[in-house]
Amino acid sequence: MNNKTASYEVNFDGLVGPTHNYAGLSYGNVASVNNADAISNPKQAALQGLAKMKAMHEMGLKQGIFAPHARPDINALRRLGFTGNDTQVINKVAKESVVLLRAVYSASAMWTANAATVSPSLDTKDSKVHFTSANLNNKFHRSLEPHTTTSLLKAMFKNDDYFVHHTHLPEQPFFGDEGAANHTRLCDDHASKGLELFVYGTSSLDSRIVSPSKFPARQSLEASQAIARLHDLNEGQALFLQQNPDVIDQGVFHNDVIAVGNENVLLCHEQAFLNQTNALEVVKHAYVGEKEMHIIQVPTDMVSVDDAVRSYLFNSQLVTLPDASMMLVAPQECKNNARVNKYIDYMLSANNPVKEVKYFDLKQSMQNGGGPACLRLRVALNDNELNAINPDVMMNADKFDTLTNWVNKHYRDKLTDKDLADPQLMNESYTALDELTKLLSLGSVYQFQR
Ligand SMILES: NCCC[C@H](NC(=O)CCC(=O)O)C(=O)O
Repeated sequence: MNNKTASYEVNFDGLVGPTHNYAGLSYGNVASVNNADAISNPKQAALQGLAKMKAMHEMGLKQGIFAPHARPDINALRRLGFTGNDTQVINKVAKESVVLLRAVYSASAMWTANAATVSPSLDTKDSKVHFTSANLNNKFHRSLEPHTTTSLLKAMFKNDDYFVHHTHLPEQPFFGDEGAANHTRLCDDHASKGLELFVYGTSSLDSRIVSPSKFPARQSLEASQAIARLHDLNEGQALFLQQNPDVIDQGVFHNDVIAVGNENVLLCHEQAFLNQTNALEVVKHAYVGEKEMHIIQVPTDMVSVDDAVRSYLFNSQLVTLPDASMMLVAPQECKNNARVNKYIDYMLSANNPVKEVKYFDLKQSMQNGGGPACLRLRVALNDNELNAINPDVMMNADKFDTLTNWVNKHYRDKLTDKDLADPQLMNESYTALDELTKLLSLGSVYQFQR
C-alpha cells in the first residue's frame, strides 16, 4: 500500500480555430516556411484535432479542450494605427499588407504546448498547480497570444485553493519563453514528484553560451529560470539544459521537435542537447524518482535530424495507458518515412516501457510545423484538482459530438487570402467563438465579447 492519491496527466488539446491558415510566419520552422502559400482547410484541421482528442479519451486517458483565440485580432491592428469600425480596419489592412492580415488571422494558439508552462502541485513549495502563459515574443503572430491564454487558463482552472496563475514574462526576447515545448517532467509516475527539465536555446546575459548561427533560439535561459522561480519549485526539482544549437539551425525550433519525456522515459535524438553525454549523466543524477530511468537515444545513423524534422517522430506524445504501459502517439508522417517507421518497430521491441504506437492524420497542423505533442498542454492533476476544474472543458462522447457539429456549422472548408480580406469571415469567426464560450462555460474571455 502507498498513500498516494490518484493522479492523472490531463492533455489539453488546442481546438483549431476557424481561421487556420498557412502564412509562412515562422522563420526557423521549416514546414511553416515551406507552406507559406498553401491553401488551408480549417474544417478538416479542426476535425483532425478532435479525432485525436476523442481517441485519447477512448483509450481511457483524461482529455481536455483548450479553446481557440479570437481572430482576427482587431485590437492588435488598432495598436498599429488602423482606424474605423472593425470592417474598415480589415479593409484597410487587406489593402496594405497581406502578411499582416495573415498574422492577425493566425490560428497559432492551437499549439497549446506553447500556451504555458505548468508545474504540478507535487513539485511546488505551496503544493498548488502553477501556470505561466508563454510570451512567445519571437514571432509577431504568436506574441498576440499570452493575454487570452491567461484568460482561458483562469476560466478553466478557476479555483484559488488549487491553482496559481502568473503573468507572462516581460515581452522581450531577453525573456523569450515558448512554454511547455521546452519543458518536460521526469518522474516515477504522475502521482510522484518530478524533475522539471527546462531546455533553453540561448542566454541573454552570458555571452559564453553558444547560440545557433542561422535560425533564432526562441527560449532564453533567463526565461526558464524566471519560470522556475515563479513556480517556486522544491529544492532539487528543476534542471536547466541547453538545446544543441546545431539542431536549431536545422529546423528544431522547439525542444519538443527533438525530445519527449513521460514519467521515467526520456526519448531523444542523440543530437538533441549540447554536450549530450554529459547532459544526460546530469539528468540521471538529478532524477528524483526511485524507478530506473530509461533514456532512449535515437542514433543519427538510424534517424537523421532531417528525418526527425520531416517526420516529427519526437513530437509524438508519449502517454501512459491505464495498464501502466506507454504508447507513442505519432503523426502519420512517421509511418510514411521508412527509416522512422523501422526505428519505431525497433524501439517497441526493445527493453523499455514503450509498447505500442498509434498514428494520427494531423496533416493540417503538421504543414505549419505542429505535431501531436505541439497540440497539447500537459497538466498533471490529482483527484481533488481534477474535480476543481471547469468540467465543461473535458472531452467525452457527447462533447465530441457537440464540438463536431459546431465545427461543421461554422467552419469554412478552405481559406485563401481572399477569404481573409472578406470581413464576413471575421463575423463568422466571432459568432462561432461566442457560441463556443457557452458550450465550454468559459464566460466572456474574448475582447469582442466585452
Ligand atoms: N509547437 C509548434 C508551433 C508551430 C508554430 N507554427 C506557426 O506559427 C506557423 C504559422 C504560419 O506560418 O502560418 C510556430 O512556429 O510557433
